[in-house]
Amino acid sequence: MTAQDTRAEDTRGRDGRGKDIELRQVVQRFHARGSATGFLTAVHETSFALRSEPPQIVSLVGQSGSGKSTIARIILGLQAPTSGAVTYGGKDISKLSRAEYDDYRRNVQPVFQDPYAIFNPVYRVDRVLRSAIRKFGLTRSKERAGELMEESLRAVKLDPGQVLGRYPHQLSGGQRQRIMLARVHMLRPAFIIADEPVSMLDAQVRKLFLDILVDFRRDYGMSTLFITHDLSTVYYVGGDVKVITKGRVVEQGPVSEVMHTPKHPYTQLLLASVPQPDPDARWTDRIDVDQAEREEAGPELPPGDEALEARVP
Ligand SMILES: Nc1ncnc2c1ncn2[C@@H]1O[C@H](COP(=O)(O)OP(=O)(O)OP(=O)(O)O)[C@@H](O)[C@H]1O
Repeated sequence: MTAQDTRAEDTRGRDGRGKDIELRQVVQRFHARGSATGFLTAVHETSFALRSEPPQIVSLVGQSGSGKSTIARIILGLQAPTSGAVTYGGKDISKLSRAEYDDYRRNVQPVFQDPYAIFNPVYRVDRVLRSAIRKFGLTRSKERAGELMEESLRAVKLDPGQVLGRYPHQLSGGQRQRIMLARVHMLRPAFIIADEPVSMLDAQVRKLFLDILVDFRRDYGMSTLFITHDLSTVYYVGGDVKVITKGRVVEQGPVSEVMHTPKHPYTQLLLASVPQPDPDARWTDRIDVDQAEREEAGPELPPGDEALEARVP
């Protein structure tokens, strides 16, 4: 191992700490045919911070179409907001220097819902790990790269002998998703942006995955933005939660508080829609978001909401 390799490895888990991600008045509009205004506001003037110290898990929960993935894409720099900004260490991410942007890319790692889309089906899964080592300059030693890969696979409870050398279709969804976590483990970013990471996994693998996220926070100080529509997983990971509907965060706070004493009618309806194990208890059929919001805010909706209005049941 060269001195340079040692430096690259040594800075893992340290270089992004102390810098926060902040959304400042972020707005995202999309063109929408059929709406009165011609556009749809997917995210309304949203501001919140993700802190790296102390590391935290923040859940963003809301039903389909509420704007969660749009926020994830904006944080990851995959999409520029219509107005407002995302800052990292106080600087607008669209104005970072090359070196600062590299630091951001390294310290803000995504995990998406469908890992299959990330893997190239014609390459062995090893490539996802090897390319991260190369891209972020963890080591130039082939031997050390092998060690890093094995170490990280074990950290996410995968047997290197069983997964290395295989093609994506030869692994289960849970194994593929954990390979993405192994990649995160290798890079030790300050932040994980996890967009519906467990919604395609069965209950047992889901628990395993969530336990790993919690361990990453405790053992390596990684903060996670955990995006989900499923309140039971929010409850499981703990930390803080932000409830989002129609592109607005309507309630936020510690998970236990929001779950036990939900204040916003939308949060109350989300909670009421969690399936009950009691066969005699009825599961709320539909979430009437509009009714909930009328109770909270009166009939007026800000301009630009018509299209969203139209598509929420
Ligand atoms: N590129 C786009 N062009 C037009 N409309 C878009 C685009 N991306 C998202 N939208 C719309 O913005 C709104 C928010 O979408 P988004 O994907 O952020 O929601 P979500 O909460 O992540 O939902 P899901 O959980 O189903 O992915 C939706 O009405 C969606 O149709």
